[in-house]
Amino acid sequence: MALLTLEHIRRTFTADQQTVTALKDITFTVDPGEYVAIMGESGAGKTTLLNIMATLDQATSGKITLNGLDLNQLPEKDAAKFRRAHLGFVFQNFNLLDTFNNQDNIFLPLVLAKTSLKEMRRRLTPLAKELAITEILKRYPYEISGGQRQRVAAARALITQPELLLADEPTGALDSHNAASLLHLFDQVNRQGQTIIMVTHSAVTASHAKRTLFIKDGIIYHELFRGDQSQADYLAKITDSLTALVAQGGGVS
Ligand SMILES: Nc1ncnc2c1ncn2[C@@H]1O[C@H](COP(=O)(O)OP(=O)(O)OP(=O)(O)O)[C@@H](O)[C@H]1O
Repeated sequence: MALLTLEHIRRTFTADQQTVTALKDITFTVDPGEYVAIMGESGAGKTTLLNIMATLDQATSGKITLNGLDLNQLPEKDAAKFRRAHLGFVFQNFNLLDTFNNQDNIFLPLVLAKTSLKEMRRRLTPLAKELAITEILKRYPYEISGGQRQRVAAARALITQPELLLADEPTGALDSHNAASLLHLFDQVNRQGQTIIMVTHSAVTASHAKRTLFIKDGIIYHELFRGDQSQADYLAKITDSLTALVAQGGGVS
């Protein structure tokens, strides 16, 4: 069974007495263990789509389910608990709290879920080792580098063992070395079965995923599968698709 299904998702916004169609008609499914990148020009609706998948926003119409649960029917009061239980998030700007040390930032979603300290420590030890952050756990987010902050943010997202990891420009604020190490981590957790969906402007970042969806005019305009291709060949295909996407212009109507 698919982990995530989106059927005819539409999202409109009304601002200044004008209606903007951010998403016109989006349909796709994601199976457990998939690694999907979402690309598209600025304003194509990527963040809107991610917010709907993250239960931070609701579609105007259409149906979205995670493990069979209808997310559009999820009452607002249950959404935060649902997110903590099922989803992990990695954002471009890390979203770490400077008033907590790194370890407490990582523990936060588990504290909210009332997990025991023993269990939290049991999960953190191997994760911190894998992410090379063991030495900086007692420091504060403002005392570490951008790459380290992103790894702490990734630990916070992964410690809940989410059914779905959602990432918004996860490498956007990182230099190439730190971006490569974050992508290496994503590759690794995906190999272990973690389902990942990430929005990115970077073709290199997208080339790590197994499948890339291109959004344009509020629909899925094009889709690429990596299959058996090398990462370099796949990257070349993604770049070609992006060039074609931009060349054909157009806008949401
Ligand atoms: N809250 C809102 N109110 C009105 N319009 C909105 C709102 N959120 C998004 N939009 C509009 O919906 C469209 C899609 O926006 P969205 O942020 O999803 O695009 P994006 O692909 O993520 O862009 P970028 O790559 O620049 O972040 C844009 O035209 C945007 O102006």
